[in-house]
Amino acid sequence: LAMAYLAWGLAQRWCPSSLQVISFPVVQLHLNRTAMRLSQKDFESAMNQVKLLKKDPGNEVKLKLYALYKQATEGPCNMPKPGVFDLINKAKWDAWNALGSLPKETARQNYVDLVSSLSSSLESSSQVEPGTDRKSTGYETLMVTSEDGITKIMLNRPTKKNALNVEMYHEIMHALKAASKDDSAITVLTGNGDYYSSGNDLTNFTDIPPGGVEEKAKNGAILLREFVGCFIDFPKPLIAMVNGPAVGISVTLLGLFDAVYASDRATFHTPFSHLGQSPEGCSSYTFPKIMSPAKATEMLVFGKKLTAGEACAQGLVTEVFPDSTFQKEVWTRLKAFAKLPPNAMRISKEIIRNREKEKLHAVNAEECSVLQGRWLSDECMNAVMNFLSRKSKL
Ligand SMILES: CCCCC/C=C/CC(=O)SCCNC(=O)CCNC(=O)[C@H](O)C(C)(C)COP(=O)(O)OP(=O)(O)OC[C@H]1O[C@@H](n2cnc3c(N)ncnc32)[C@H](O)[C@@H]1OP(=O)(O)O
Repeated sequence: LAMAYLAWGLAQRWCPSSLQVISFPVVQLHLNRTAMRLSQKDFESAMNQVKLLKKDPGNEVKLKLYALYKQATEGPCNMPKPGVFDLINKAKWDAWNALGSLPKETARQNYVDLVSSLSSSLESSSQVEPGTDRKSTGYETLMVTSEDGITKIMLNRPTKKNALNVEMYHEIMHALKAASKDDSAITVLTGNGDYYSSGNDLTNFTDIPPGGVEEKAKNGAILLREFVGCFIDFPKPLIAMVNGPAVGISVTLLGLFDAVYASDRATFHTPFSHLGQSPEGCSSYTFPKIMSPAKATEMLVFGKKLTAGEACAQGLVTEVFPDSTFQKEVWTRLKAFAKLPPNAMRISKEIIRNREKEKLHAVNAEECSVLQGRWLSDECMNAVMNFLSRKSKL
């Protein structure tokens, strides 16, 4: 045990000969829009943060940290490949070499992101409540927990039916990025309270910046594109537990999940025309493929609300459970899934998703650009005003 601690301590100081390794990951990292903005100071502070971790994050994560650190400071792997029997150095070399020509700035950003996800999930600081060492605090609109190989992201504005305000969009993106790098095998999104989510928070439209409604619409489209992009690119199996009614963007995104389990209390409603808006979440592409163009039109154009049974019959939902046994049955199933070899699941998802990724990003960009225009239309503004002045509800 003393040796293990010594090794971990040395690993924190990035001494190449100290890392104890039993397995290694194939690390997949891609260019992050914010990479260029990352300062050397953030990177150094992340290095210091690693030293504060009280728990050993495991060899896989340490290898990732090692590889990112080397890439960020020295660039692509420049060491001769160690011999097959030099297991530790070979694993480290493999991890570093797997980063290929990843730019130094991106490696720095990924290092910082990884440390930040570890800090929130591994009781690194005083943020963590006693007895809940796997609970990630610091979110205003979410509850994020990780146990039994499952990271659960729970929308947590039950009094607002889990409507997605701007803060929640940002927090979901943060939680997904952290989940993509933590040691869980699968990730689950669900809602707290009686709703899964009532979709976009319509008060998002009220806070007008100095540049006016045009600037508001432009910023909204940028945020939406980045948000949906996180779902397109999410690398692990992503499962929705739809605990109650779902509206708008919380429905359209389901086409980007790998499985959707629903309570029989759930309904699925995309009233875009009623709101003077148009489809997002790649649903203009995924829904016709999933359920046929005519059925997709009924939902996306005419705003037909589906029951859980109907959504299942049309392929949007994987399986429906009685509300009384929904939580128990689905969690039992998810815990079994989470025991499957995580790398195999990732790779299988990747091979399915990769064929569609480029198309999905193009659809996302187009949908956001069309919506940017819709948000400035009288039809949309009237619908939002009607809801906010309590004149209408779905
Ligand atoms: C960055 C921008 C990206 C934009 C992406 C675009 C996405 C498109 C969409 O998502 S479209 C869908 C938009 N959603 C709606 O139109 C739903 C509006 N809400 C309702 O119609 C009803 O609230 C309800 C049917 C969901 C629930 O009705 P119920 O009577 O059961 O409950 P209340 O209305 O009393 O709701 C409780 C409080 O919650 C507030 N609330 C609920 N949903 C929203 C919402 N989407 N936006 C803002 N606020 C919402 C509601 O106002 C109540 O608040 P109060 O207690 O302060 O009165």
